[in-house]
Amino acid sequence: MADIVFRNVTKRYGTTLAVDDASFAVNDNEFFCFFGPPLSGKSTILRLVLGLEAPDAGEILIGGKPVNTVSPAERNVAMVFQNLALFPHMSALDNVRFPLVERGVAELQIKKRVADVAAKLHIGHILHKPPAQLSGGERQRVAIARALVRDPNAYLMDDPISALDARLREETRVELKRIQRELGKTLIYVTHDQEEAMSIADRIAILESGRIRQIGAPAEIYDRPASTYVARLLGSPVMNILKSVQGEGGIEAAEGAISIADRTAPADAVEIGLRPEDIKVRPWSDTEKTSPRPVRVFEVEPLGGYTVVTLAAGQARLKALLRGQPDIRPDAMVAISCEPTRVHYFGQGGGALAR
Ligand SMILES: Nc1ncnc2c1ncn2[C@@H]1O[C@H](COP(=O)(O)OP(=O)(O)OP(=O)(O)O)[C@@H](O)[C@H]1O
Repeated sequence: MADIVFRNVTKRYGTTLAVDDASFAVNDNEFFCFFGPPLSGKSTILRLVLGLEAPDAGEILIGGKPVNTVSPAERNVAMVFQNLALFPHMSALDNVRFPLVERGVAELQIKKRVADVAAKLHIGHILHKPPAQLSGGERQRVAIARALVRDPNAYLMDDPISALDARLREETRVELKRIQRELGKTLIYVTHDQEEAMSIADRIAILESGRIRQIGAPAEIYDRPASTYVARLLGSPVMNILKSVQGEGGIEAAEGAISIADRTAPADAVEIGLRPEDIKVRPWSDTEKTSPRPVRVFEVEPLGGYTVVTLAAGQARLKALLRGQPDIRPDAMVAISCEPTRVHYFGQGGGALAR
């Protein structure tokens, strides 16, 4: 059992609150991701789990046991640092064996463990090669194998693939997800990349300045962000957050370009959130009598399968994500709308409001 629990953990560096009263429970075998902007406390949380730092307040438990005073070695948690670099002068096999040789593990056990990990990562046939003769993807798998060859209680990964190019990153994250499932181990993962966090994790914790703002499954956080802060972090293009007022036909925003007839809308909403994929765009015709007002197409970005349309409603800018390559030109006038059930409401201070 390697569930990892923080109870009201605080860590300060001088006057900086790196981790501020954090409480969470990572389940055994879970792929748990910390996501947040730079300096939000992600790496400090990993160092606290590893035992490289001690909390100023609160309690850390691994497998049900308090570990505040337990040494890093006794915690038996493996850390995979950024970039997963291999030793160039060693074969892939020697690279993978290295952590066990270094720890003086018996040869028979090393052979068994390496064979086991090599089978899971599908690298048995390339182990005799030096890193220079491996493709980028193969090198990644060997590096991951070297990190996984120990048999710790849990793995921690700090932005392990951020230095790779976009294609290799996509491939590797699929590998990592599959490997974690097959190994059946707890994995705590830190990333700067919202798409990576969404695609890889069972659950995500969202951090802001050392505080945990929301914990949940990716889809749950995406569909029900607890605040405008969280809403803006996940999704690309980001959610449109617009000042809203109570109008005759319902909630209005973007200078009257959006009108939401939603009887369940909370009366204290001051902002609404619209995901770009939830905005519908249709050509405006002068004969239309009904509100809302038209908006001008500011820019069109065709991305192949999707098109991002930026809309200008007075000073407000909105982004709509449309399927395919619709016939929409810059400077055209269009009408926009959104299903009431897809609208997010936020109150003063940015907290999400229930309908
Ligand atoms: N050893 C240290 N001494 C002083 N301040 C530190 C130390 N380590 C971290 N901090 C501060 O604690 C806060 C959290 O830093 P941390 O590295 O945990 O954030 P992070 O989210 O991992 O950032 P990044 O994404 O840039 O790696 C920051 O304000 C940072 O400056």
